[in-house]
Amino acid sequence: HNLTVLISGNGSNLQALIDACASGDLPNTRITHVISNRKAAYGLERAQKSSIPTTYHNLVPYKKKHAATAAGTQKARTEYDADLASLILSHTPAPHLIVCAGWMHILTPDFLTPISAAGVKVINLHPALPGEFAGAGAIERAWTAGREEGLERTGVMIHEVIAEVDAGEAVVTREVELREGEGLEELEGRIHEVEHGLIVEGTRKVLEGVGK
Ligand SMILES: N[C@@H]1O[C@H](COP(=O)(O)O)[C@@H](O)[C@H]1O
Repeated sequence: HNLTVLISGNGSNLQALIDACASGDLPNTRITHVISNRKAAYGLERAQKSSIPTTYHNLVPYKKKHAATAAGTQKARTEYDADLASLILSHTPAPHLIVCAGWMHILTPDFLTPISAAGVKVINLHPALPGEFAGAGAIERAWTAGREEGLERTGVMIHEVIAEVDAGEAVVTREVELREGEGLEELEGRIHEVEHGLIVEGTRKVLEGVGK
């Protein structure tokens, strides 16, 4: 199976996938393309160190192109997303699955429609449980709810990507308890540990269903 991985930052979850492909934890699977929307993403270096082709897909030229037009931002995102879909599908070998691993850009139907028409699934890693803390800053919001509202646990999920942010059907989930007096950085560390295992488990589960 071929994976395309979308990233925006450090890439520790991408690294977990790279290591799982190498160890056989993800059997018969290889990452054939890594795409970032941020040039400085360290994840791009991780991919290059593993000889994986990389692409930096920059939104700025799209924004500049449409800056003078009404709804320019919307037009820019529409074109950006449509081009992202075609650069993924025109890459050889084509992917069986797209994994969003710390990808911080909301994917619109301009991306999702051509991708699903090509029969390719898209999954995303999100550091919260289904229906909770959708969007950015999920770990910190759960930490604050633990301190202020007595929330006892948060979690991590791998879910299918639909147009509504962090709302697609969950593939795998894992609860993470909130500990009294724990600092935010400690909680982030524990959540990242869980993420690195769950992204491999979720990817494996979806790939087991691919081609059946
Ligand atoms: N969306 C969130 O961004 C972080 C990315 O980490 P990394 O994989 O780039 O290290 C992860 O915590 C992920 O859940």
